[in-house]
Amino acid sequence: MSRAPVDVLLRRLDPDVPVPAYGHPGDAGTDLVTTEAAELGPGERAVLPTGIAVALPDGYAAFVHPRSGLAARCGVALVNAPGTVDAGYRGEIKVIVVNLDPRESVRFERFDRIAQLVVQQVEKVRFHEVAELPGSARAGGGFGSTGGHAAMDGPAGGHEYASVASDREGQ
Ligand SMILES: O=c1ccn([C@H]2C[C@H](O)[C@@H](COP(=O)(O)OP(=O)(O)OP(=O)(O)O)O2)c(=O)[nH]1
Ligand SMILES: [Mg+2]
Repeated sequence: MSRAPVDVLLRRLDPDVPVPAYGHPGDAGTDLVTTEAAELGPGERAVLPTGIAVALPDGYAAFVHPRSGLAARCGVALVNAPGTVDAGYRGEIKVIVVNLDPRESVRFERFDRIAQLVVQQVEKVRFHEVAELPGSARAGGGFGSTGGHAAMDGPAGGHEYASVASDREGQ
């Protein structure tokens, strides 16, 4: 059984901007549009306005995620993915897009969908400083400790480019 939706107050800063809505039942994110047209050359970035502001309930945050279609088709990413919208933030939600395509420009028209907003519950923590942390199976292992990429193993790996080969070999 699905839980009841969480009520979020929303202000439209542009009278014509659509209220974000889920595309399908079960979707995690609601699409965000840009209210300004923009053209980004290869490697260029821009902070685009979405025309909406929200008041999230305490204990929640919203995360600005990329759209996979834009990423796959045009090489558009979010510089700070995922962007974090704090519960206390009342300003306009903005999206920091970057065109990662090395050759092609990308153009956004007003009301093009540029990102998606995922609202989640977030925990508040209290930090307790200690001299030693409890042990664990992973301990300090990370950054490829379970089977690194050839490029991370240095010249002895035989490649000067990033490769996923050594991960594949482990399968
Ligand atoms: O993609 C994003 C990320 C952030 N924000 C807004 C909401 C968020 O609550 C506020 C601050 O974001 P963040 O804490 O990531 O930025 P900061 O550089 O640490 O700014 P600040 O010093 O204001 O916290 O900016 C957006 O509109 N879009
Ligand atoms: Mg901050």
